[in-house]
Amino acid sequence: MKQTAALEHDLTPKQQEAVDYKGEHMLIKGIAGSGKTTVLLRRALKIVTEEKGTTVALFTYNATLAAYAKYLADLINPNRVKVYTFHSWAGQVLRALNIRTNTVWNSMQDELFEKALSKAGTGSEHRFFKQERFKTFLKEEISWIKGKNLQQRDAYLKVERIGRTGNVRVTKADREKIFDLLETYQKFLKQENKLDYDDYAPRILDIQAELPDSVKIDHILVDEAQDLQQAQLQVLRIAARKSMIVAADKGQKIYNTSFAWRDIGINIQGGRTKVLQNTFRSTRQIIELAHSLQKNDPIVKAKDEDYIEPLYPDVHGSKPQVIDCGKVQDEERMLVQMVKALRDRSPDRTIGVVTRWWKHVKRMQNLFADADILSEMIQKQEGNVHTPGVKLTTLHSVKGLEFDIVLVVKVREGNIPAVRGDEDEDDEYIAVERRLLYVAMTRAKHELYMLYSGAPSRFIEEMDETLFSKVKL
Ligand SMILES: Nc1ncnc2c1ncn2[C@@H]1O[C@H](COP(=O)(O)OP(=O)(O)OP(=O)(O)O)[C@@H](O)[C@H]1O
Repeated sequence: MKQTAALEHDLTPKQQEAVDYKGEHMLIKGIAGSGKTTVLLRRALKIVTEEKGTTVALFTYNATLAAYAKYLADLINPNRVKVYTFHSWAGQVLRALNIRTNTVWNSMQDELFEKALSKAGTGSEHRFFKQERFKTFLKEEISWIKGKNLQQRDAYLKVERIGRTGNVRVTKADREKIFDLLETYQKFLKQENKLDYDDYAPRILDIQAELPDSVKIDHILVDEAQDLQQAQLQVLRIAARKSMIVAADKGQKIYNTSFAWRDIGINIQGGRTKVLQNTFRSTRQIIELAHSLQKNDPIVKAKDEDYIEPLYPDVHGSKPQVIDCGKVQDEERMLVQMVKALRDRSPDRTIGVVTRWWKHVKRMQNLFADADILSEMIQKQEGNVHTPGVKLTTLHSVKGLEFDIVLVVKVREGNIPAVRGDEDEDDEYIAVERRLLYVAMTRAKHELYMLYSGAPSRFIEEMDETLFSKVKL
C-alpha cells in the first residue's frame, strides 16, 4: 500500500485547486517536497477518470525521474497516462516525420566540437580559439543558443543573454565568433548525418505548422520545467491540444536554461499561477538546514519573483549530521558501517546514498557488495526507488526522487562544487553546484547525513551550524 500513498493522501486546498483548475495554462510553483509531482499525477488521474478518450502525458526532465513517475502513473492507469522525457517523445515525433534522429554520443560530440573549434579558429588570434579555458563556456553557449532556438545570426547578435551572466565577457565581435563556431559545428554534424540532443526541439519548431495531429496530446503536464529549454517548452506548448500545466521550482534549477513564460506562449498571469509553500516530504530539521544553505543562492538574495520561501513543516525528526571522516579510506569505511547499521535498524526503509559521479557510485556498489550489503543503482530505468533497501545514485539523477534516509557522501571541496577545469567558476556555476546539494538534501524524508573527508565543501561552511550535529571520527 505504501507505493500508492502519493495517490491517496488528502490534498491541501491549494493543491486541490491546482488539480481542479479548468484553464488552458497553469504554472505550479512550489518548493522541494511541496507536492508538485503529486498534483500533476492527481490531475492526470482526474482527467482519465472524467474525460473518456482524451490523451494525457506527463513529461519529466530525465529518464530516472520518468521511471519513478511511470511507476506511479501505472498505478493510475497504465494505458492512459503516458510518461516521457522530452527526448523520448521528441525522438518519436521526428521519426514519425521522417527526420533523422541519429544522435551523437558524448565522445563524438566532443570530437566534432574540437574539429569545429580548430576549423573556425583557423588564422584567428581570438582568445576563444587560442585558450583552452573557454571550451566549456563555448559548449554551454552553443547549447544555450540552440535551447533558445536562435537559428539566425542576427537573432543571436541582438538577444539579451539572460542566464549567461558568467565571468566571460561577450562583446558583439565575440558573438560573431561564437556563431561562426556554431555554424561550423552544425556543418560537421550534417556531414556525419547526425544531430545532437539540443537539435531535437529546433528541428520540430522548424516544421511546427505541419506537426501532425497524431503526435499531439490533449493534456500535457510538465514536471521540473525549470530545467527544460525554452525551445523544448515551446514544442510542448504547440503539441498540447487542450491544456499545458507546468510545475517548476527555480530553487532547484541545475541546468543552463533561461526563458520567460511569455516566450513559451503560455499565460500564467494572476490565477493561472498556484504557489505551494508547505513541504510534506521532509522533517522540519531537514528543511531548516537545507533552507539555511539555500539562503546563499543568488536568486534568494535577489528576491527573484520565481523563488518561493518555504514554510517549515510541523513534523519533527533528528538533527541532520555532518560527519568529518578524516581520510578517504575512513570515509568509505564509515559509510559501509553506517549503511549496514541503518539497514539492520530499518529494514523497511529506503536508504539513498548520493554522490557526485557515477564512478563513485560504482565504487560504493563494490564496497557494499564486499560487505554483503545488497544495493541497487538508480539510473534511468534501472533500480526501483519505491522498494525498501539501499539505493545508489548521483546528485544529478536524484532530482525529483525521495528516500526515507539520505546519505550524501564526499561532500568535500573539489567534488561539490566540482572543479570545472576552465577557471570559469562564476557565481552562476557555484549557484548550480549549491542547488545540486540542496536538491540532494531535500530528498530525505526522515534522516539526513552528510559525510566528507579532507576539506569540507564550502557549502557545509555556508549552512547554519546550529542546525546540524558535527561528528568527527
Ligand atoms: N497534502 C499532502 N499530504 C501528505 N503528503 C503529501 C501531500 N502532498 C504531497 N505529499 C507527499 O510529499 C512528498 C513530496 O511530494 P512531491 O514529490 O509531489 O513534491 P515535489 O514538489 O514534486 O518535490 P520536488 O520538487 O522536491 O521533487 C511525497 O511523498 C508526497 O506523497
